[in-house]
Amino acid sequence: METTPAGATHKNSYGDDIEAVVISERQIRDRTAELAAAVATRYPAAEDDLLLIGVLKGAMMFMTDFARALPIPCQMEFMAVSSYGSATSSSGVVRILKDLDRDIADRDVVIVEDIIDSGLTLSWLMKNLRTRHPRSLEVCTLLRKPDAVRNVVEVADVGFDIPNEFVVGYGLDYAERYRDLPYIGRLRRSVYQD
Ligand SMILES: O=P(O)(O)OC[C@H]1O[C@H](OP(=O)(O)OP(=O)(O)O)[C@H](O)[C@@H]1O
Ligand code: HPA
Ligand SMILES: [Mg+2]
Repeated sequence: METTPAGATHKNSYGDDIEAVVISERQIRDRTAELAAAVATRYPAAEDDLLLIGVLKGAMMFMTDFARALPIPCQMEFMAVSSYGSATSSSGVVRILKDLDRDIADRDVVIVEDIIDSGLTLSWLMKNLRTRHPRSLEVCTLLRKPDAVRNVVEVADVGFDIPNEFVVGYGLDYAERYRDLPYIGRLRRSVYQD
């Protein structure tokens, strides 16, 4: 993984809040293409377009890049859920802020996530979506942290396994900031600890 200090060329008003680049723009782009190709091979003769469900807000950047890289037709739906608020650890309570606009019964569905950390959001979401009877349901996540194994078993595709550090950028926030960074960076501890 790259450890280049970030902030020199992008978003200088974030100052030195970002300690290091954990995953660069180029690594994200290359891996997204690999993930999209891998997912597409599992739906060679699908009757309907694949249905991607992006989990807002964190997955917004990955969802749009992933959909563009996917070599088969797909449709996009979004759900907004939140369990972190402005904390750096999960509250454990998942709230739906925006539900799907349509029925997913009998559809091949791929949940597109930015990160699986404790795994609580995803295990809750999988249970919730299964009650709506999709034909198939799988998960593609850009990032995964080690704690995820305690709560989630069925993840089909993972972009990067990363250490247990709080990261931001490329959709991921701390207190709603840093989502606009084009790479994943490690947030300086002094930004979120006294
Ligand atoms: O595996 P977990 O510990 O549950 O954490 C992962 C979830 O937490 C983040 O969402 P958050 O609740 O911060 O909402 P956001 O996407 O709007 O930032 C992230 O986007 C994932 O959805
Ligand atoms: O490391 C993280 N960064 C930002 N949001 C998150 N949500 C879960 N883990 C993280
Ligand atoms: Mg968040």
